[in-house]
Amino acid sequence: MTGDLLVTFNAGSSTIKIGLFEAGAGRARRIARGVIDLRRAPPMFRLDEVPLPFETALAAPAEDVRGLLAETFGLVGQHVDLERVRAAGIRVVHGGGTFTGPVLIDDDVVGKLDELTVLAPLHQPQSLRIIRGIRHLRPTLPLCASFDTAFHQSQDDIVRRFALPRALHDEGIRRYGFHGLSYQFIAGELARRAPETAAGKVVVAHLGSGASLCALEGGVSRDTSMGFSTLDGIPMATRCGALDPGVLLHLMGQKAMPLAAVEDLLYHRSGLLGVSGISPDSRVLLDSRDVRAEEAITLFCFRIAGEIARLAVTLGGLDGVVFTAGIGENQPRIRAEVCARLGWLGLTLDAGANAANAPRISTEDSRIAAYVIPTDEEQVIADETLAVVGDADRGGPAGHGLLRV
Ligand SMILES: Nc1ncnc2c1ncn2[C@@H]1O[C@H](COP(=O)(O)OP(=O)(O)O)[C@@H](O)[C@H]1O
Ligand SMILES: CC(=O)OP(=O)(O)O
Ligand SMILES: [Mg+2]
Repeated sequence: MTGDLLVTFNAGSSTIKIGLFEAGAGRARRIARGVIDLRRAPPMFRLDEVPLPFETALAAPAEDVRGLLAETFGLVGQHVDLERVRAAGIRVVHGGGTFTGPVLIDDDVVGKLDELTVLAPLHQPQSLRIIRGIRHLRPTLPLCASFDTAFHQSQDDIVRRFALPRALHDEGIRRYGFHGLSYQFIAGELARRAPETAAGKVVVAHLGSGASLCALEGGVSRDTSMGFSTLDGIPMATRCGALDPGVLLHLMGQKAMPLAAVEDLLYHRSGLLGVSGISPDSRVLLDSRDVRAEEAITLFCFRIAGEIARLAVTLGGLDGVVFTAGIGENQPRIRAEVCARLGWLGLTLDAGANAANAPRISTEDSRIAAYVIPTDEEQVIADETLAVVGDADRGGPAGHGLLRV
């Protein structure tokens, strides 16, 4: 290796999270945490976990990703010698049936990622803008892609199948699942913190702006709530979650709604925002006395608990539940309401531990253990980038992810 630093990019629906890591032996070690917040105007950049954390406005508008990256590189470069950066890694939400693990990005990979944009219209274009921006700013820097979908390769065919004609399944219309980098991180953390539970049947609830659940057996994905797209499963900040397809037929047929308007409705105007009519942010809703805010939160919790019960059927039992991401890590009231609905399954919450966001939030005698574990998708990206670049250095294949179409 010529440099000893790695930089990671995690493009979510409203932020670009940036990680700086030292490339140690085997595992990358985080040395800084940055976030570009695109919800603010002008976009704001914040750098934390450095000796002098700071926040500053960026001049480039949210749409100008290349400009935002150039400014951010300049700001980070004042704190860290960016000549030390050996490689970059980026989260890509959809790998389709093409990418089953991390890969080094070249023109061919960019082309294949572009083709998958139709499957993740909210996320894939932003990842591609970042990829093109980095390749423009640092043309010789090795850049790796880590996929949200890859972790779910272990699921049975029956779990991934829709009850549609076989030809559609064969052309790729099937359940993929997302948030895999987060689930991979949680599986590793749970194995360290509670190895007995981790060896058993566990449901992880990744509750952020995008939200999904994953059924793990011995740390391996068996089922998940998101399917073909990032709309499926439980309601989210602005996405609807699972919906009777007859509603779509009605909207587009009887109400003659154009496709773009339906897409905007389902991705941007539904979920917590749609039901409450107030905000997509759970903090605002939990602080509100408006009955519509309460109804949105109740529906969110009801659907999460229902999905946990469904995933317990896939697993044939349930030993543990893990809450993670913005809401899962920080919202005791939502965890309490979900767990209360699972009481009959044998989950008893420790109210004090839950209020304190403690690592274990179930009582000693609860049959099902419940945990709060902060996720770190960037750590997984950094570790995968290190592995891919290390393989390439040794003259091996640049990533092991491009297996089949
Ligand atoms: N410190 C916090 N306290 C309470 N809620 C939080 C906190 N941080 C984030 N959240 C909630 O988490 C959600 C965003 O989660 P996050 O994982 O940051 O989303 P994403 O990465 O998908 O944009 C918001 O609804 C917000 O209400
Ligand atoms: C897959 C997905 O929904 O991602 P995010 O939560 O980052 O929006
Ligand atoms: Mg996220």
